[in-house]
Amino acid sequence: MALYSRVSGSVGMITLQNPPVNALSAAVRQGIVDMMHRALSEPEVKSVVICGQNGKFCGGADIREFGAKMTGPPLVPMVHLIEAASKPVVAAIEGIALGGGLELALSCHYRIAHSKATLGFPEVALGLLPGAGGTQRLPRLIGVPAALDLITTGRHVTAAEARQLGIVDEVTDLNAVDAAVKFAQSVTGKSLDARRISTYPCPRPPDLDAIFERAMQQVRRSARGAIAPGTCVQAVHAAVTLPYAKGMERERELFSLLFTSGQARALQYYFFAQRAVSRWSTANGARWDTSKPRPVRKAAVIGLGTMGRGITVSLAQAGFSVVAVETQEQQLSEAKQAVSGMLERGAKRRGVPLAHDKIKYSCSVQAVADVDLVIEAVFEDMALKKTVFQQLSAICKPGALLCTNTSGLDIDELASQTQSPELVVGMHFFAPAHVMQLLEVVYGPRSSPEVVATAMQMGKKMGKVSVAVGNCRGFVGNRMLKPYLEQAFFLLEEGATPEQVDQVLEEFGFAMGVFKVSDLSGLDVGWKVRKSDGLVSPASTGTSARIRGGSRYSPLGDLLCERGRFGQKTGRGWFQYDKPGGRVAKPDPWLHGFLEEYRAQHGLVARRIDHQEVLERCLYALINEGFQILQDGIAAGPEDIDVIYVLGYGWPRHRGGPMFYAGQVGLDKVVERLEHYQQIHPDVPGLQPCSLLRKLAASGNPAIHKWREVIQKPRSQL
Ligand SMILES: CC(C)(COP(=O)(O)OP(=O)(O)OC[C@H]1O[C@@H](n2cnc3c(N)ncnc32)[C@H](O)[C@@H]1OP(=O)(O)O)[C@@H](O)C(=O)NCCC(=O)NCCSC(=O)/C=C/CCCCCCCCCCCCC(=O)O
Repeated sequence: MALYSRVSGSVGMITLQNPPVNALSAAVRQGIVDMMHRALSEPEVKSVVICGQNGKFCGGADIREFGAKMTGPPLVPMVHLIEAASKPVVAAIEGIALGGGLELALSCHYRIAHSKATLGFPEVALGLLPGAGGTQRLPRLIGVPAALDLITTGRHVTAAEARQLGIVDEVTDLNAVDAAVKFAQSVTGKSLDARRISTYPCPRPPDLDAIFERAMQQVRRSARGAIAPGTCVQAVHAAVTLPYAKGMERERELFSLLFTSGQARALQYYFFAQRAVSRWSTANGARWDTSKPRPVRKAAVIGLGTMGRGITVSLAQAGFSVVAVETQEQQLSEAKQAVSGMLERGAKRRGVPLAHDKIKYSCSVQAVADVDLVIEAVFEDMALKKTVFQQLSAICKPGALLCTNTSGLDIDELASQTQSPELVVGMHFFAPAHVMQLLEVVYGPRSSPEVVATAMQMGKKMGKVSVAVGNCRGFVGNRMLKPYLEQAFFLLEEGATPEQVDQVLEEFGFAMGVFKVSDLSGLDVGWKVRKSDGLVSPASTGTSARIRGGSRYSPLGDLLCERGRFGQKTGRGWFQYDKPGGRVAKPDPWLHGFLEEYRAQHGLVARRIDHQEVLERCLYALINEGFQILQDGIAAGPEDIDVIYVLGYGWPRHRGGPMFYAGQVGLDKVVERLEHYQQIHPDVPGLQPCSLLRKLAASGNPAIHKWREVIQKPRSQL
């Protein structure tokens, strides 16, 4: 709702009240309309200030209302009422003015912002455009290029930048509401003719066509199939080519197109999913709201390879004191240099002070004796990690958390090496650890709830999105990667090429297809794991070469590794590169010949494989594993899996995540297609729909927010 009060006798004050961000719900919109009428009708009131409660102007339209039938006064007439007012209306912008909140401010005649406020049009990230006049007013106010930048990227600007751009009239370090009241008094009685942005002509720079052409190219390059950015460009184009009223009609038409799209639904689902994962729960009943994190001031990182360096930087930038340990002098000094460089670049980019003095380097693991939390980041080798955990258990002070950055090894086995297994938890960072936003917090059966809470909170302090997951091989992300990769290998055996598979996945929206990713991360990584699992057979011919444990196995990756083709680092992998370390993947005729030879050797006849089969086999096998993970209680809900896949594995955000995508395709359809492929390839693993997927499909494709009810039922009946 909105509160009305009178300040200093002549200023009517409208205060938006809808915690936590004063979103423009139906009640708030109704309140604004009613209070505007009241302020305009009271003769003593000479000017109006609009502000938000609790230091937040407005976070925009209430996204929670988007799924339901719209009630209350619409936004567009509301902003027109404000702009058309006969008394000056001043927006007092504290905290945030985002989306519809900024549109509300632009309909006011003046805008006063606090210096710490941020402003922006983030609608594009929700699959929308600023649909309450934002695309028509902003270019009129700040020009086409700047408006295109803000609207198509959704980036937030500081109050200082907003002032520079001309979005706000004044910036204050003092109380912005008081400043707005004073300002409102000072403009009482002045003509408002020049203050109504909708009446401004839209600037037409001479190179207008080139500007729009460039903007379109830019969004096509970065949007990877997302429709909102290009539609935003079209809406701004209407501001230049049409009179305001017609431009508004066009904005409405384009907004409706986006609003009803699957992409908008996916992006809005993802917005809430990313927040839902902080309300974590574990399979044994620990929960975010009943588990108190422990205080952590000093942390340590053991092992300063690529991951350890990134983790050290993340910790230091978040303000933790860090002890960084690498046992070899030479490697320690190299790591120190690399970490310093990363900190310097980070400080420059983010305009924050350097955090060098937060880090102490040491060659001795004894240096971690007084820390509150250790993150082990040594090589992915169970024997080595076990030794480290035995040492840590003996050295660390009582109560210190012992965390591992393993990407898939058994947390419980590591915990069993220590005297306090309840203090052990996985903190699986993604490379580069100081850049990637995702953190999988892996709890074992013995991890204490407080330890999980502490690791989750540490992630948040480092600016990560932390997702709590159970302990199993590969946890959530890497476990789902396995069937996805396997299907891609089988498709090559059956007649596809790496470039064909990658093209299909990239058209779907992945930044890189599965084979390019494999080349980037190194084929030897998976080879090492398969070797330690006893899957890599020395004899690579005969029928046994393609069978493991009674199931179909593709040794293609192993064969490439045997030939020294480890991907980008060796200049050859599934693709060829101009040099070792090269980045540009080119199809490799050698590989095509090799695949032909391989098929001939194993009596396989290449067939034409279409786009649909590539997509369905790769994605549905991955999705099926996601359902198995839910069934096993490794992830608490589909949101956890979706956030992991979007933030850690490049799943296109506008498709919501693999579980959301499955729901959009239709779970019955996913089951039907998996069964279809399973019938054709009965010995290929990963194609048999798991029982939870079947059950949900059979219960009539419930909406994704209802899945938890079905998932939890079997457990409550135990
Ligand atoms: C920066 C933030 C605001 C705050 O960040 P932070 O402090 O970190 O806190 P969070 O954890 O993110 O958030 C705290 C809780 O607040 C919830 N929240 C945040 N913003 C909103 C919101 N806008 N609505 C609802 N709830 C919100 C959040 O979920 C958290 O709660 P919980 O933990 O999930 O419980 C940050 O939150 C942020 O960035 N928020 C998003 C801001 C944003 O994107 N704003 C833009 C919203 S879209 C908009 O404004 C659109 C305007 C145009 C509307 C035009 C209407 C035209 C009507 C025409 C209708 C046509 C229909 C067509 C159909 C047809 O034709 O048929």
